[in-house]
Amino acid sequence: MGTESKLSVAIVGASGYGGVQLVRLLHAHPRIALTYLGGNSSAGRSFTDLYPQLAPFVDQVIEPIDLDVIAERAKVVFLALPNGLAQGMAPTLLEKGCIVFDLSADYRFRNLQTYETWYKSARSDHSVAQEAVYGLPELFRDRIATANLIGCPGCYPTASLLALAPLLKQGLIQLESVVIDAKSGTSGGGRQEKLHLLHSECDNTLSAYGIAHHRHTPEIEEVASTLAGQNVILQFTPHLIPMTRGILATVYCTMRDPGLVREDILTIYRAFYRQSPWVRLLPSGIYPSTKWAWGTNACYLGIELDERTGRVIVLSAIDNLMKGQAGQALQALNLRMGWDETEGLPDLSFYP
Ligand SMILES: NC(=O)C1=CN([C@@H]2O[C@H](COP(=O)(O)OP(=O)(O)OC[C@H]3O[C@@H](n4cnc5c(N)ncnc54)[C@H](OP(=O)(O)O)[C@@H]3O)[C@@H](O)[C@H]2O)C=CC1
Ligand SMILES: CC(=O)N[C@@H](CCC(=O)OP(=O)(O)O)C(=O)O
Repeated sequence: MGTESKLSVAIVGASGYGGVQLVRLLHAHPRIALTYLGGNSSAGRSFTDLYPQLAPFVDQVIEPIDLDVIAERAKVVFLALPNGLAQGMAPTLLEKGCIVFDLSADYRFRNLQTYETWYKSARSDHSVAQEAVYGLPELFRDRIATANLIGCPGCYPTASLLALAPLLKQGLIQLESVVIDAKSGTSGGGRQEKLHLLHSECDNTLSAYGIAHHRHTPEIEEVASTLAGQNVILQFTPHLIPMTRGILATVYCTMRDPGLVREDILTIYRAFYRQSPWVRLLPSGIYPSTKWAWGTNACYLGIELDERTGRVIVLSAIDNLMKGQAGQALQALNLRMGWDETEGLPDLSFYP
């Protein structure tokens, strides 16, 4: 396919972890031409100054963020920026005819009051935010296919919601019983310097954070409530674990019907995800490892039923930078453009 017939795409925040994953994926995508890479403190530097390993493939300079230039050069824009910045850019980009995929939390909430409370900042883009679609393809395929503003989910919500969705949709669990215990690698905190992410601070230790107030709680609750058709309030505890990539979410819920057996639940999951190439359901007695998902867009789900306690336990493993961020955003772009949802996305991890 010649460059002129390819889809022109811009990445804003190309220097960050999400940005570099997108560069890697989009550069190799047969239908896409990368026409703009934007950054803040990195503007003016060559992309391969920051990521020399990509030197044979990417020969572009990171440019200052200029919305006019972006809209002139690109039909599709990925915003991979810290929370709070996309809301100042997306309305203008949409007005100029771009399709916007935001990787931050700005366009993930239907109820903006929830965003304002949890992110402690006021919003002035209410009508634009109402147009946004939650970019989790397995749950909102049809809506993503026609949307111009896609709020891509956070990494913890992706792992948690894929684990929970069939149970919520089929009304199988007691809604007040949901507990999510999740562990993330350090790249989940981004590339910007942070004291607690220094090797000497976080190596050889496992610690929980954000207990009872992590900002992904209301994001998971809002989507879970949509799926269940009633209000869901749940417990979510994230942990930082000393590995670079990966999330393992272990989700516990009490079944409504004590008569169901594990094979019944597996059958329900198989039916729910039958058209979802990125969800890999594991057979009875097999539980996922984050390494299996490493570098891929896959979500591995392992399902167990504890007949003694009446709880179903779902283990969900993803790569936080792939299915939890850049890979998922590309999956959503594939859907939006009517392409195969797997196009340009790595399928198998290099583990071991
Ligand atoms: N890391 C993860 O696992 C996940 C992250 N996310 C979300 O994706 C988004 C990007 O995250 P991630 O890639 O990890 O972040 P990084 O910290 O790695 O990168 C941030 C990017 O934003 C740019 N930036 C920072 N401050 C500004 C500013 N004031 N104005 C303009 N650009 C700025 C940086 O540019 P420069 O370097 O040039 O200063 C850099 O390109 C965030 O909203 C994050 O919450 C979502 C899911 C998973
Ligand atoms: C390990 C680590 O620090 N992880 C991040 C999650 C990153 C993410 O997905 O958050 P957004 O909603 O901001 O996009 C955190 O807990 O803040």
